[in-house]
Amino acid sequence: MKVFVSRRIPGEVIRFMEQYGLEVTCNDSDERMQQNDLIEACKKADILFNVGSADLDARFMESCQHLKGIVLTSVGYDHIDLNSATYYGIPVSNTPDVLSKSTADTAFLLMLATSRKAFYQARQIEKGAWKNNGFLDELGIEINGKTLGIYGLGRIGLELAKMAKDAFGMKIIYNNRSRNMEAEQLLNARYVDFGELLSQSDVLSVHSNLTPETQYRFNRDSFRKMKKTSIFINTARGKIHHEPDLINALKEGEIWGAGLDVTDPEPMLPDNPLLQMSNVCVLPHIGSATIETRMAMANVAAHNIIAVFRGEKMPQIVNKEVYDEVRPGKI
Ligand SMILES: NC(=O)c1ccc[n+]([C@@H]2O[C@H](COP(=O)([O-])OP(=O)(O)OC[C@H]3O[C@@H](n4cnc5c(N)ncnc54)[C@H](O)[C@@H]3O)[C@@H](O)[C@H]2O)c1
Repeated sequence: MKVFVSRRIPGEVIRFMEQYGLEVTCNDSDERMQQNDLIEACKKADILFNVGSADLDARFMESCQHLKGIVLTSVGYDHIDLNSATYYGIPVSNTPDVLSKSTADTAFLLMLATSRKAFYQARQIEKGAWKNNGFLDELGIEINGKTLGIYGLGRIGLELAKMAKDAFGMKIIYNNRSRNMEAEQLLNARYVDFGELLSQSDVLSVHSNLTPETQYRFNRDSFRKMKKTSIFINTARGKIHHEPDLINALKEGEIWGAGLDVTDPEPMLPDNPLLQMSNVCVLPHIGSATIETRMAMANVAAHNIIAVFRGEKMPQIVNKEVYDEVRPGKI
């Protein structure tokens, strides 16, 4: 069985798959592949190891309907046309859990960095403008003991809540599709409706999936309902906030600052006004980019590939219906 890997991965992960008799071909570049090139490369493959998780739409699924599996190296799958994959009988897997801690760390890093204007201060030093501020100019704010609001308290949100409570004694409020009893019992987290999440959070961190319901959930209206002293953090997906509205909210002082690991579009354009603001910290979608986590993600993906090779169900399947006897579109 032939596996095509869309971006460079560690040699040991390739060797691990080869041990099972899989024939692995790897794109040599570290750049994300364009869809046409990916379709071409997949013509000779049975399984796509979609590293860096390029967007895969209905056209891709139709062109590559011979694939026996697509393994993603991300937990989010909003960029994959799952209905089409299911229609053509292609199982798709993701990499949940193993990246929760490192992504929560990234949210925490952005929370602290934004609250102290750390990226801006570092940029000033690089420009030769070393200045430690007096009583008025470019001061930060403290997050100790303040209220952290979490939108989407799933795996990553819970990790962040634990850290914020342990390290900074933050009070946790959250809004989620359902109550998270673990967080309520462990952390005294309080479930609130969306309006209260906006009005009560000192730091509001987004950890929901991107869905039609969550797209642009944070927009002009929501930013207006937030505290003027609040910090908005998004490490989930750039389209969950409306970026022009976020820029306005920061310019108008409707919120105090923002920390983003995800933007809309990605990559962020270099002339984006957010990059000039002292109260904004932006990272290039590196939530899970640690040696340990990337290795763990590659291993999870490799195990899903081996499951396909053995004719077993993928352990981290996201379109379970693909294994149903009668699946959507194939009645
Ligand atoms: N920045 C990065 O590199 C990076 C890394 C990993 C994950 N992510 C993103 O983080 C997201 C969360 O990952 P996770 O593993 O915690 O997922 P998860 O499924 O465990 O948690 C998502 C939570 O969002 C909630 N949710 C969904 N729709 C909602 C809505 N309309 N209102 C309120 N809550 C809603 C769900 O109930 C769930 O509890 C992923 O979907 C992915 O997009 C980003």
